Amino acid sequence: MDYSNSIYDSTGQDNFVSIAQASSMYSVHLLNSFLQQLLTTIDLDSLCSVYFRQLSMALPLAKIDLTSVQDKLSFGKENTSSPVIVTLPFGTATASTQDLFAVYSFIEELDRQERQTLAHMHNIFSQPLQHALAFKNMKLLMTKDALTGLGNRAGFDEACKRLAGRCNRHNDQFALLVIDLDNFKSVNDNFGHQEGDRVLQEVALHIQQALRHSDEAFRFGGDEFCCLLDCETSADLLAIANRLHQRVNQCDFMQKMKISCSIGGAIFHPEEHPDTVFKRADEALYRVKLSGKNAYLAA
Ligand SMILES: Nc1nc2c(ncn2[C@@H]2O[C@H](COP(=O)(O)OP(=O)(O)OP(=O)(O)O)[C@@H](O)[C@H]2O)c(=O)[nH]1
Repeated sequence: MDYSNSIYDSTGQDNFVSIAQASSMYSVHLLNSFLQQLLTTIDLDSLCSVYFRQLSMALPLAKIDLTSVQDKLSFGKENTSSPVIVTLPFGTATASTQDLFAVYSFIEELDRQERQTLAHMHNIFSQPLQHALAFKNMKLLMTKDALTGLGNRAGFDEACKRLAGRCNRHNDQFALLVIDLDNFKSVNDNFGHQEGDRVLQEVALHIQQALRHSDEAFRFGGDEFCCLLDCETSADLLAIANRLHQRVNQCDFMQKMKISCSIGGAIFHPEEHPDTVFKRADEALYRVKLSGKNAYLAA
């Protein structure tokens, strides 16, 4: 059976067609190589969504005998006239893959052979998909700060590059704040390293809570944090910086430990290199430190 005829491209995107072609080869080995190639060229997030979209488009590929597989499948009828949506657990039933589903839409029931075909397709797809997920998790760990759960320096670099690219394409702007605790060393010295860690975690939490959903916070290392903000004017940036400054400084633990924070900010200039906008914000922070700490300055 040539599955490439059964799968069609509803998105009009080339990668969708490629997967359809790969699945038509119907070989684990080929699909694996295909996925490896895919991993090096596209973002993993879009890989998963391509998968789901592609599988959900596999309408004529197989149908399911809903009554006989009801125990294993979760499905729901939106209404009698619309297709039945079936979700099939993907991969082996390990904790990490339990919540993975391929989604199919069917109007009629499947016969036995068609069900087998569908199960077979799942076997083919499950292993590469698990590899892709393992890779995705690993990538996530590499960009996450273990102490605070915020993105780390690598995560920041990646996000900043992505944002700069998007802003250049759409002629938009974004802003960046670099936040550094003042005299943090004294916390470690006076209260111990563990308490120092707790302060960093609390500060991360307060920064995150002070930001909007579209903004992102990172821990750069040590007692330095950084925020990528959806913000275009220096007046808005000043307002956000003041809000953050107040929020962090007014925490009980900050007052108890007699520490504060300094903030430097910069607005991204179109066509500017992502490293340069960070450098400008960091220089502004440096000027705050030189002029007595505990304040905000823009580049
Ligand atoms: N508890 C804890 N301390 C850390 C961690 N990473 C770095 N530090 C400490 O953070 C301190 C940073 O010191 P400095 O860069 O001099 O910062 P500071 O004391 O805030 O000085 P100013 O920035 O000039 O006000 C050092 O004592 C580091 O040992 C961490 O993960 N946990």
